[in-house]
Amino acid sequence: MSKLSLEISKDFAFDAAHYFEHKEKDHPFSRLHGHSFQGTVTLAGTPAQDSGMVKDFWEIDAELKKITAQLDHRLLNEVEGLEHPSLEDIAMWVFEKLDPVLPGLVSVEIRRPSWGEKAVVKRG
Ligand SMILES: Nc1nc2c(c(=O)[nH]1)N=C([C@H](O)[C@H](O)COP(=O)(O)OP(=O)(O)OP(=O)(O)O)CN2
Ligand SMILES: [Zn+2]
Repeated sequence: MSKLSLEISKDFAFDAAHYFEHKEKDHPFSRLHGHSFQGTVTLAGTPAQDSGMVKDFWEIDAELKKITAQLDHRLLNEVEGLEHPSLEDIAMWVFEKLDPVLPGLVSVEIRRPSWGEKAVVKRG
C-alpha cells in the first residue's frame, strides 16, 4: 500500500467588528462595520494506538474557545497584534496563537462565507 497521510479539521466561528485605516476617510471599509467570520484549523498526524485519534476534537475545541474568546464581539483593531485586521492577518494571528498548543497544526483558514472570501495560512 502507498504511504498515507492523515489530516483532521475542526471549524470555529466568531462575530467581530473592524475597520481599515489605510482606506480613505469616506470609504465603506474605513468605517466601523462587522462580519460573521468562520474558520477551520487542520492538524496532521498519526492516530494514537490507544485512542485511534490524532487529537481529540474536544481538546482542539478547548483551545479554539480560548482563541475565539479573544475575538468574538470585539473590535479587532484593538486586539494586540491585529491592528490591521484583514482575513490574512487574522489567519496569521490565529496560527501563531495555536501553533504552541496544537502539535501537528498545518493550517488555519479564516472565511467570510457570504462572498466566498478566505485566507489560508499553511506551515512551510
Ligand atoms: N484581501 C482582503 N481584501 C479585503 C478584506 C480582507 O480581509 N482581505 N476585507 C475587506 C473588508 O473587510 C470588507 O468589509 C469586506 O467587504 P465585502 O467583501 O463587501 O463583504 P461584506 O461587507 O458584504 O461582508 P459580509 O461577510 O457579507 O458581512 C475588503 N477587502
Ligand atoms: Zn470588513
